[in-house]
Amino acid sequence: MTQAYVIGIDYGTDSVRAVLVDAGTGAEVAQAVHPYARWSQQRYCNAAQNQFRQHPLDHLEGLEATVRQVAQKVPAEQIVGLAVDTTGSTPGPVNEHGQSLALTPGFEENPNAMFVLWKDHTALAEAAEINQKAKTWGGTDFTQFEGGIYSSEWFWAKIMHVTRQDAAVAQAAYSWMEHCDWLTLQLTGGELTTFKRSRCAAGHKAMWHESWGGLPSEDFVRHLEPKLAGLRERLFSATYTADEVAGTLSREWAERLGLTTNTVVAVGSFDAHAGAVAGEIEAYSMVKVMGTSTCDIVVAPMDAVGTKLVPGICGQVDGSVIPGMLGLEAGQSAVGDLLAWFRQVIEWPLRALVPQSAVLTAEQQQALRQELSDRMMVELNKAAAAVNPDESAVLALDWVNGRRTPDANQALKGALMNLTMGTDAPHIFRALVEAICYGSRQIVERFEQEGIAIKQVIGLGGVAKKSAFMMQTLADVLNRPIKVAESDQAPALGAAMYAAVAAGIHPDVTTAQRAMGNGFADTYTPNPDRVADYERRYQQYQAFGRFVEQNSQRMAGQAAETALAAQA
Ligand SMILES: Nc1ncnc2c1ncn2[C@@H]1O[C@H](COP(=O)(O)OP(=O)(O)O)[C@@H](O)[C@H]1O
Ligand SMILES: O=C(CO)[C@@H](O)[C@@H](O)COP(=O)(O)O
Repeated sequence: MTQAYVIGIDYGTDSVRAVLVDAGTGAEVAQAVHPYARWSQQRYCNAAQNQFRQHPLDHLEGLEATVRQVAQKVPAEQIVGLAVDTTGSTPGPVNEHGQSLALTPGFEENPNAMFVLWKDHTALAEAAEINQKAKTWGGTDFTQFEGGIYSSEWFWAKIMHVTRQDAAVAQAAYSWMEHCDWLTLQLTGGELTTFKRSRCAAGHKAMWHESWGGLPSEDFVRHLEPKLAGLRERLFSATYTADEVAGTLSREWAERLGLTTNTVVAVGSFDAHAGAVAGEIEAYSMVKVMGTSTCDIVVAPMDAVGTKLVPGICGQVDGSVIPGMLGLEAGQSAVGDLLAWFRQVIEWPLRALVPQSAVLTAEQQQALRQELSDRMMVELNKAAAAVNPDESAVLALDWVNGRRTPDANQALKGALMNLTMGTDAPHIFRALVEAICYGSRQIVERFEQEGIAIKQVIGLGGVAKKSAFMMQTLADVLNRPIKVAESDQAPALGAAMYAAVAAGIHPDVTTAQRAMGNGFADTYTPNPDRVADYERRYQQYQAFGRFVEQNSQRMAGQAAETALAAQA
């Protein structure tokens, strides 16, 4: 057989990465990373309001830069397939040709016309409304395969919110697309009406299910928001798994990327699901894709789960990870992001005071900021690992982006307790890492309580690769060994595996995993001396969580009553 290569393109929160791999063996030939230019300046975002929007030009520029760079390593005709994975739910409004509204005249600078990033929580009220209406409207509860609680991170809540907020966007939006679908449509240049939308995205985030013929009924959608009447027809009814062919590269994109129009483009998927494939997921493994957030992906045989619904997770979908198996997703909204938030907090003097320094030149200021910023995360890991656990009782809740699972409540906030005059930055960092691990344990326990055994845990993603301290703590808290995948770009490798199946190199995803898997780099085993202490602290974390949740609900209720009284 002639040599064949595939490209996996992974759109993360901050950057896009492309990997070129041997389609037979998965050996990496080249990789390229491109941080999003506008996003890195946080344009179109307002963190205080939890508004996080991404401009499609960031994505298209990154596509061209990364793919061109890796593609030049081998002859273009040997690159037989490519696939895109993205974050999600990250939907954006499009016109009747499937073009993002932010790329059409008049909407170029309008955040509502852009992609509403997964971690945008401006749709909290709409998510609450969806949950309330799903349970009371008198028809099918369309949230049932999505853990029974719809999240403000997801498709319909975001569409409702933007539609209510922005009449011009609502009027111009012919349809809406998940980011992974939009990019795949750009690459293939197909028609919106016949385009193959992602099963993974639709099933986990858009309440798509075969049993009710696709998306929630028109009656329900209209009941949610009359302004959405008719949209369902302009969305989609069929969905496709990520091993299927979406099309071939359009002439325009073949030229822009330095490829040929014979290159097969697979159906899009989410980053975590593609990552789980590269992490060699199999029945009853949990793959933890640990980056900005964490997604916990589990697969199980369809007939073993049957009609069982797992409450409080981010959905259970036929074929969302491996076609023919049930894909289940859970996760935490802030993992790397929680640590990044803390870093931001303690770097305040670097941003605010160092530039005013009377003793350092401008060049020295810049060099100092750079040096400390580069070392900060690594040094915090080291210092936190060295903290004597008996010395610090600091306890944290990891909910700075809300709680994704178990039982989504994105309105929740993070918290710290047991601070003393002796508490320093490594103590707090250690408490944040522990909180992430306790949150993870709650998720594992939820699966097991609901009859989905977790037989092994696999970690991958930036945090799993960079923080040995986090991974050891996780092994101790879960009291289970954790294998860490070798690949530094696991979601991109998983997308490449999907592309290889779509291009006909491998017959199915499981065969592609076996042939193209890069294996595992490390295994963290639980330290028996730490397990009992973490067990005790886990109980404290849970009690702290219950306290904060109950009190934040009580305070929100009081605030609502005060607002009503003021209006009266
Ligand atoms: N040494 C480290 N220890 C823990 N977390 C880290 C470290 N270095 C970077 N991170 C976190 O990794 C996250 C990025 O992970 P990555 O998998 O690369 O990104 P993405 O979420 O875009 O897929 C950031 O949130 C950052 O805070
Ligand atoms: O929620 C999903 C997928 O369902 C992720 O796309 C989302 O958490 C973002 O992932 P990253 O943290 O950027 O890796």
